Amino acid sequence: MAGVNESNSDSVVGSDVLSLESIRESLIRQEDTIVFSLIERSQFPLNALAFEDSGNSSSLTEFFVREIEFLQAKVGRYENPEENPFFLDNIPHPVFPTHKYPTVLHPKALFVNINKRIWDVYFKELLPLFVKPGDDGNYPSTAASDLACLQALSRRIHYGKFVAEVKFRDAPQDYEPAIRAKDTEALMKLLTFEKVEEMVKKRVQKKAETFGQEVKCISSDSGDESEKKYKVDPLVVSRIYGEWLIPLTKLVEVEYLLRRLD
Ligand SMILES: C=C(O[C@@H]1C=C(C(=O)O)C=C[C@H]1O)C(=O)O
Repeated sequence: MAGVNESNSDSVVGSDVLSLESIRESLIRQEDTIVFSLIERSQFPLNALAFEDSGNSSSLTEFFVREIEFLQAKVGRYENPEENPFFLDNIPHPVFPTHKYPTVLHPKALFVNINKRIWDVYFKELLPLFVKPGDDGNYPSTAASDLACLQALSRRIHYGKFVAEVKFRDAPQDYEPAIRAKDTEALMKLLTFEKVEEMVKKRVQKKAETFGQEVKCISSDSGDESEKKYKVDPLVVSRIYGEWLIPLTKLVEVEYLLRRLD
């Protein structure tokens, strides 16, 4: 994969120098994907029957995600350390020769995976905030939209591993004592930048306003701000970041750091 300066890719994995700045640029780019994926999903109602557990058999959505992940693993998706599967305990080998991704992450901390938590949070807490209640039976399209959201959210949240690696490399003397003491509170304090978080929340609100406004082809009238309609409430997007995505990213950072000296 090309480095961040050589292409439009939002990946940092291939870049020679890993910096907090380049990682943050990637996170900013990923906001576009996330906001768009939420907007796409919001065209369908909740459609809970597609994803609710029906006793011992898996839901349509779970079946769909498992099958797609299996296929994507075969074309090498999970060779990329930015990608983390939801269900694969045994990831099938890629069928084609794969790119050799440079080793950036610490091998013993590389496998942090909180997708189980992300799955539960997404279906139980996030979805009801930005889709209408109800059921239109359109389960296959809904499941495809859910997968797009889940993969975008998971990628963003697990980027915490790269963030943590860079922060550790920049100041090992600060992090090592807290890691050895398994002091999660101290780690959380060290890795938190409140100003950056505030900026992220404001920016995603703006992106949701921009990407999700109803575009009408009417004369030159620029429209009354108060009449603007949005596909997904921009404040909800900001809240999703502030209450879930940022805290989960920081959780991944802490989980990674706790294993960084193993
Ligand atoms: C990801 C980072 O770590 C923390 C998490 C942030 C986020 O999830 O957006 C922002 C700032 C930090 O508090 C970072 O420093 O960029």
